[in-house]
Amino acid sequence: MTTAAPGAATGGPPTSPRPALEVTGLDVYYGRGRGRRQALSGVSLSVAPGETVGLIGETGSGKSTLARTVLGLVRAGAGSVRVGGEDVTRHGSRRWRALRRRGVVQYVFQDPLRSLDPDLTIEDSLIEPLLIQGTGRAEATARARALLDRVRISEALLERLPGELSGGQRQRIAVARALITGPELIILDEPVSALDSANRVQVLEILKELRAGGVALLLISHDLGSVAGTADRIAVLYRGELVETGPARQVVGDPQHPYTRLLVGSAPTLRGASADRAEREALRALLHA
Ligand SMILES: Nc1ncnc2c1ncn2[C@@H]1O[C@H](COP(=O)(O)OP(=O)(O)OP(=O)(O)O)[C@@H](O)[C@H]1O
Repeated sequence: MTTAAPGAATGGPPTSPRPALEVTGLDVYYGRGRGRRQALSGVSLSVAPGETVGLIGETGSGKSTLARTVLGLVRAGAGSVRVGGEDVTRHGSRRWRALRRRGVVQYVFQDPLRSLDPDLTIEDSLIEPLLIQGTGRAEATARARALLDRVRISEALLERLPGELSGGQRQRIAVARALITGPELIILDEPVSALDSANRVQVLEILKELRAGGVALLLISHDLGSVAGTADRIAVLYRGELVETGPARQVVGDPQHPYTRLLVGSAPTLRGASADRAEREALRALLHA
């Protein structure tokens, strides 16, 4: 079993060049026999330490399937998944439990109430992953408090329940909870789509700052406009296949695939790049041909 990259657990700079996530030639199927449907086909994607990759695609394109396969919740039909250098493709539930307990990979949901137990105070929610690892309560509490600045949360909120916070505060706590084990990789599934624009900007700013700590982020969204300014690279998923991957600026400024061109043209926040209506219709016709 490969150990975590030096520095990753402490939030210090990464010293290892190997990817935090490396997906190679991934095929995923749902169902059996005649009902078998392919959800992902030949997907290859890597995320380096300290890098943010935006995974963009419309509903049903396979974004959650990719996330769930990386997290060991869905089996790969072919290809491989390496998390923190460890090949997890054929891990059974026992090895996944051990990996989850080590906190190498964390997941943040669109709805922060799903990441937080409604009956636990914010402090107890934050320290829970550390207590599970066997860290003492005093040290876990100190580590939780040390994280609060990074997610712009005041200590005064620690005694509250999740239901007593705003949606934006809850999502920042969910990010802090994901960070507390010093993960190499955090997968965030539509982390800002349920937030108003002020909270959206704040959460995206916090995610940008995490890069400096060396954590790798896979930022899943249906909305290219909301992640284009945060991601270093963009990967575009269309009908289960990655049709375009590149530096965010290049994908937004010079999209190659018709679907990416449609996404860029339809994003109101990517003004300047916005295609006119006739062009969008022509691209849609091309995609459905
Ligand atoms: N448990 C399942 N059983 C069968 N088919 C599934 C299952 N989960 C997803 N699918 C199918 O796999 C394809 C990809 O779904 P997936 O949920 O990964 O898409 P998505 O891009 O995350 O969509 P959304 O943005 O709506 O969450 C879809 O056709 C979906 O219907």
